[in-house]
Amino acid sequence: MNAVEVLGLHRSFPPSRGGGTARTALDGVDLSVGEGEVHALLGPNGAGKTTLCKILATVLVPDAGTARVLGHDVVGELAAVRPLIGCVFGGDRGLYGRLSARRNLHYWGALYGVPGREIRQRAATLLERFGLTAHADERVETFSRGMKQRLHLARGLMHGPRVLLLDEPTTGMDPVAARDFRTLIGELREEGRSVLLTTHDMAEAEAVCDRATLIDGGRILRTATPRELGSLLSRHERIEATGVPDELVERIRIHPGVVTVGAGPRGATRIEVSDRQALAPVLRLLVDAGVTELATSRPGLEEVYLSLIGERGMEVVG
Ligand SMILES: Nc1ncnc2c1ncn2[C@@H]1O[C@H](COP(=O)(O)OP(=O)(O)OP(=O)(O)O)[C@@H](O)[C@H]1O
Repeated sequence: MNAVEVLGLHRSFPPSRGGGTARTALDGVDLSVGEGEVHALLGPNGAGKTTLCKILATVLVPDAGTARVLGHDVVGELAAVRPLIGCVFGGDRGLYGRLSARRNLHYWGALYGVPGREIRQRAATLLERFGLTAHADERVETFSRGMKQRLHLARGLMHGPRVLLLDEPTTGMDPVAARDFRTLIGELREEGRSVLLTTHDMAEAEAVCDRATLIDGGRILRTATPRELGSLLSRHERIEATGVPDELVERIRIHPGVVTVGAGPRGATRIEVSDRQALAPVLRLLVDAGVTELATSRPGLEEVYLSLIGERGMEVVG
């Protein structure tokens, strides 16, 4: 059984009162997240990520198609689905600014029917886990964005859900907190929980996920491991070399197996070769010419994403 199973999901929003046309947020989406899997959903603004999370979180109903969480239908079996999922939607919604962090967690625990004795213990453990113990009894409205985000995560874990839906969970976090977040995702995986995580951050997806799904305009483009996505873009090897003499650039350009030669980052020359066999002779040419700053690599998830989604991917902001 999958943690999440989505088939043919459609959802549109009617035009606003001021006019305009209906917006299709999801246009026949299929997606599965295995038990214990960390799955990233990557896409630019308006791709449909939040709409999908909201349907899985049972707060929005699809127009067509089905969505199941651990085998339970999100529309027909609400009562079964809700305790299984923990949602972190970010922003200010769902946190009570006038209450302390601890009280927010107590409230949420009670709402989810966590036994009274356990509520205090769990809240204290989560506050510690998210580095909020020192501020546990301060009003949440005084918290920074990053602290609120960590409290959101703690809240999402209060009732021990088996499936976590995290919508842009690191938005607003500083880099240290974002790194801790990666550790947290690893821990959740070890605990056997499943995670569906939406993000704009390719490095984050690549670092934490088992598989990533690219979504754009309400349609799924690809689902694959970060590594597979990389090799989809190019089966080529890439060399980046600094200080390559011009005449050597020209010789390399016409060398068998070399596909492209262009500008790389920070003044480097970027050479793409079509297979590993072409790699060694080109590297030898460079080394023989005294080039010492050399790196070989394969394309990362970010390049795949940009190539599939195109320039619009660049508009994405956190
Ligand atoms: N309540 C709503 N009313 C009208 N249109 C909506 C509503 N919610 C979403 N949409 C539209 O549906 C599309 C998908 O939006 P959605 O929020 O799911 O995208 P997203 O991938 O989460 O983007 P972002 O990263 O900006 O949150 C967008 O065109 C959006 O304008």
